[in-house]
Amino acid sequence: MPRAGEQGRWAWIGMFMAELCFGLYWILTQSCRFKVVYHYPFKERLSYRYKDQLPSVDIFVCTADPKMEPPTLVINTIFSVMSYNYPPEKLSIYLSDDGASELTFYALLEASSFSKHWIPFCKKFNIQPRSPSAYFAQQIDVQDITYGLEWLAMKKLYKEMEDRIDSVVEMGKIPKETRDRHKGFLEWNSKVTKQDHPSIVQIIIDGRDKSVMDIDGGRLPTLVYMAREKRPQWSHNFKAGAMNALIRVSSEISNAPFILNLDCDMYANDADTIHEALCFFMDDERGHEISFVQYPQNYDNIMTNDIYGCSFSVPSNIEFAGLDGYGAAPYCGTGCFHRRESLCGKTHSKDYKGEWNVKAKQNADRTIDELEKESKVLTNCIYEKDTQWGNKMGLIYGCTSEDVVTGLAIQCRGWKSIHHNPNRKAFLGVAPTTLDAALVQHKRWSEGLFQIFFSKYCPFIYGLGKIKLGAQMAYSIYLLFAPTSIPTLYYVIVPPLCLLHGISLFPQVKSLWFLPIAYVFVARNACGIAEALSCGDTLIAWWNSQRMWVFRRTTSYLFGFIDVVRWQLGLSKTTFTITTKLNIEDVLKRYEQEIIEFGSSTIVFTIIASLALLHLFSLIGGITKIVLELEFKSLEQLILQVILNLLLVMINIPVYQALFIRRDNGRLPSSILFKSFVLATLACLMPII
Ligand SMILES: O=c1ccn([C@@H]2O[C@H](COP(=O)(O)OP(=O)(O)O[C@H]3O[C@H](CO)[C@@H](O)[C@H](O)[C@H]3O)[C@@H](O)[C@H]2O)c(=O)[nH]1
Ligand SMILES: [Mn+2]
Repeated sequence: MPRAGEQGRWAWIGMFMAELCFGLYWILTQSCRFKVVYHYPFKERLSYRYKDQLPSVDIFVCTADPKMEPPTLVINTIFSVMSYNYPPEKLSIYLSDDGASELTFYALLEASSFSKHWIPFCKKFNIQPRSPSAYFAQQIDVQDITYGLEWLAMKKLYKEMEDRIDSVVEMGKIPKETRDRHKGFLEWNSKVTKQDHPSIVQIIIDGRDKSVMDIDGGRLPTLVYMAREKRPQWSHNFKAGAMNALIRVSSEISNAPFILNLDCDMYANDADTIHEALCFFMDDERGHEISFVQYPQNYDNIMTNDIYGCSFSVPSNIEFAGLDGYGAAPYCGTGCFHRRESLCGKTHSKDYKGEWNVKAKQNADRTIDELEKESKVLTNCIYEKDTQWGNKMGLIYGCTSEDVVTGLAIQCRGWKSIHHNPNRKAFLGVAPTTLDAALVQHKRWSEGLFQIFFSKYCPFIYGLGKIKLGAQMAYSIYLLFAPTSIPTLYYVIVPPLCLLHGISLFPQVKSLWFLPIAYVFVARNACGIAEALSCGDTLIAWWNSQRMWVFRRTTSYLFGFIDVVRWQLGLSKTTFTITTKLNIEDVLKRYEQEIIEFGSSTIVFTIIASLALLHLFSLIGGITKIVLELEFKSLEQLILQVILNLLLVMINIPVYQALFIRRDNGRLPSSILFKSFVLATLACLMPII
């Protein structure tokens, strides 16, 4: 430690604080590695045992914007869940459309017709996956001639439907002849905008009606379209609001005891998942205390080396399984089966037996019109006024990570949850394909999660005595993503600057203190690599994830942190930026080649580029200084800083390429080069105290 008055004393003290933060944070990360639990349900046995006693299941799909979430994507998710291997009369599928778009409604109508062909086809040949676009995208080897013929016919039928939808979406409005075909379009006769419209509920397929059949005479699942009322003066609470409206509408129509919740891009990849999830709820010993079964978020568009670190394989394979060990697997918003009662606010009590076999609502005597009319009332803005919805009932409002806070609240009411990660992935979604989208998504997450830490739901306070200490700690790993940005920023700025000025911050090679720091560095990274490899990542994917951690912590988490502080001071309101699921061809091509997409000139990229240049300048400057002044003694003192700086420069190689070499549209624009050059130079001139 530099003595009082010596240059670099305060820099050293700052480093010490940053390292202290990392150390404490590391302790938190250990909490979910003590009791990792994996489950192996025997799903085939469920039907043997319960035969026709299986409970009904409601499936909720949320969509919010026909541009960012194309209607064909949405209906592919719908097809995949309509064709689950589960008695169709026990399934009800609800689509919530926060975009209130007649295009999405139209696509759903088309889907209801096509499903009459698709469902029997899936079941007849037992195909997987049951999202048509994913299914037709895979190579198949047809030996059976009837299968081959039907495959061709089905593909043609699907393509025709897709073309019809795409052309309507392109036109942006529904042709008159189509509008006349279904009464549902009347809902769009008055002025309907995304932010301002009355409730819309349309039962497109009524599963109670035995005369509605697929082409092979099989029953069909209920299919419902819902767009809750929106008014500019009422806050709609984003996805949480949509989910709560879905809970109420479904309780009116089918009221199944179990609910599967999906984002519109997450198609079901395994046709037997319902059986599997029910095994947990219907287990004789533990079933009655289980509130939800969460499947990890997996994506079908991740490339081998996962450039944006989206696969999150270590958290979903190890950390969440570790939280499961405490009975506190987190709810992640999609791919999750809920018990309706616990989601609606019930507290778990010792004598609760788990009443899953209550007969679901039959509604035999009510017409579709009556059901629609009554459901609409439930989705009006005014309905939730002065109720516990968004607080003690349903999903919790006021936070963009509504999922995590809701899961935590459920666990604090005495329920347990399961994290289940089967070999065949249960759900596959669309991961962001540009750096900007990936960072914006993490900004929303880190912000929402940090809000929870600051609210009354802080796990250490709210969870005190209700969930295990280990679970409280493990939750905090994620809730504290945002503040980790501060020590990280310090660590990537100050040591390089000190190297440039020839100030030593780390122990010398000969010093005994060199050993612990070298040990921590090697051991920490070796563990990280071992965990990543054991979860199926490649070595390059691990390296890419290190880069993404640096990018996220210096940009997304920093902005998340700042916004939570502003929110605490009452200076800002929370917003939910939807992740786009649409891909431009040019961008997609680069994504497939694993080239990072920068492309725009936002402040995020200015920060990334400035830091990268700062690292480059410091490394070059620092080494020049060591060599020119021929002070090899100083090399001994500075070696750790040289290594750290070298690692940072290596991590930033794609940034230099995007600044200086690349010529495609995904490179960093020259305005960014200029700004970051000025900023990095200014930083280098800053005096170190
Ligand atoms: O006002 C809104 C905003 C979003 N959504 C839906 O919410 C889902 C998730 O949105 P997305 O933009 O895809 O965000 P992701 O970051 O991919 O979502 C993850 O993180 C969210 C919390 O930040 C969770 O709600 C999600 O379930 C989880 O998958 C999508 O189906 C949207 O259609 C709505 O229904 N209404
Ligand atoms: Mn998503």
